[in-house]
Amino acid sequence: MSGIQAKFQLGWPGFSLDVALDLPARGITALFGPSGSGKTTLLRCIAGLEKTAQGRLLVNGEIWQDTTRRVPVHQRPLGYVFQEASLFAHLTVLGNLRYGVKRMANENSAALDQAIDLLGINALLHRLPDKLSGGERQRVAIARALALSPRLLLMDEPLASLDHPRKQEIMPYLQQLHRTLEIPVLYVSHAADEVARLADYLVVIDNGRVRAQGLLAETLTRLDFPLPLGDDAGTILDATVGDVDAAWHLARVDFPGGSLWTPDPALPIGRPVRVRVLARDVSLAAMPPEQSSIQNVLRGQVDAIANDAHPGLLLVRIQVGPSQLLARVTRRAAAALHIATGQTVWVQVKSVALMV
Ligand SMILES: Nc1ncnc2c1ncn2[C@@H]1O[C@H](COP(=O)(O)OP(=O)(O)OP(=O)(O)O)[C@@H](O)[C@H]1O
Repeated sequence: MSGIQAKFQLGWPGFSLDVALDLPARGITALFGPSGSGKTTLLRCIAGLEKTAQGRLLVNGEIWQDTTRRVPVHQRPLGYVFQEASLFAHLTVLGNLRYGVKRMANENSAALDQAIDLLGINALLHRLPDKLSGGERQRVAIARALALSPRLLLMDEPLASLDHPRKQEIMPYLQQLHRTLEIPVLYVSHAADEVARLADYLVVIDNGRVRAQGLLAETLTRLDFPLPLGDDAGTILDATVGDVDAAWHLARVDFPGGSLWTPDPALPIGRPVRVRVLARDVSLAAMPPEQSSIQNVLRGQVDAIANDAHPGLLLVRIQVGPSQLLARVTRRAAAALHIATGQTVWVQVKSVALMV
């Protein structure tokens, strides 16, 4: 059986964890939830660090824990990246990377070289940790975890301690990991933007329980359990660059069911891109708009309607071909347009963000 099957129960005064997860064998699974919801505790259960956790854990068919046995922490082939990179201060970057690898039974220098390339840290190898920026330290910490050829990578808010420019600097490396890694990655985050950029699969945790889990786009547009995302409510579309209008510096991205124009990201035609469309940037019309500054207009069908957090607002899910978008509209506008399930609407998309 491939993927990760995890079932854990654990109880502390004031908090209990009771989860059952079935996660894909490859790609990034985001664990998303408010502070204190149990995300770190869940990672620690998976790593075998929570000795009182009862349950069962299978990683790509291998039993790491069940009622009769528990693989000790040091024998679990996993990498763990924390919020703050804890590097040995007296060792160079290379010394830090080699430290872990040397302790492995089958030292694998190919994995070490690959990790150095993947995180772009070749030029840093002979520096001491105190001569690295926060982003560079974190790249070294990720490379150190990957150098051990793990079969599972756990990342606990790896960007949380970095400022915005440092986050932007490290993001391309994480996206590169996303494209190339063959192993599952569990990535804890508070940040909707990081999740939208990196994740394939989403697990929403609240108060020690799994509230939702599934493919990212499907889970983001669930209205039976709208995610408490506020201004970040929206969806992602997997698209490709379809055309470029050089005169106007625009590019057309094509997704299943439609196309959207966006400022030209200077990417080749045919290149896959992930597009994020926020609900607050989507408005609805009952008729095709004649003149508007909004050039992205799609024909769709209202698929579901739900209350938003504010009593004056609604979230409307619209089916555009096989894809779905969310629109945040006022209750008054929805009443004026007689918005109802099944109705044909024109969806105006004010802006889209390309996650490249
Ligand atoms: N060893 C422990 N003993 C008792 N309670 C604990 C212990 N470790 C964590 N907790 C409590 O368990 C709950 C979940 O903590 P956890 O660190 O897993 O949350 P989290 O979702 O990772 O939070 P954050 O996003 O703030 O890091 C919290 O209420 C925390 O105070």
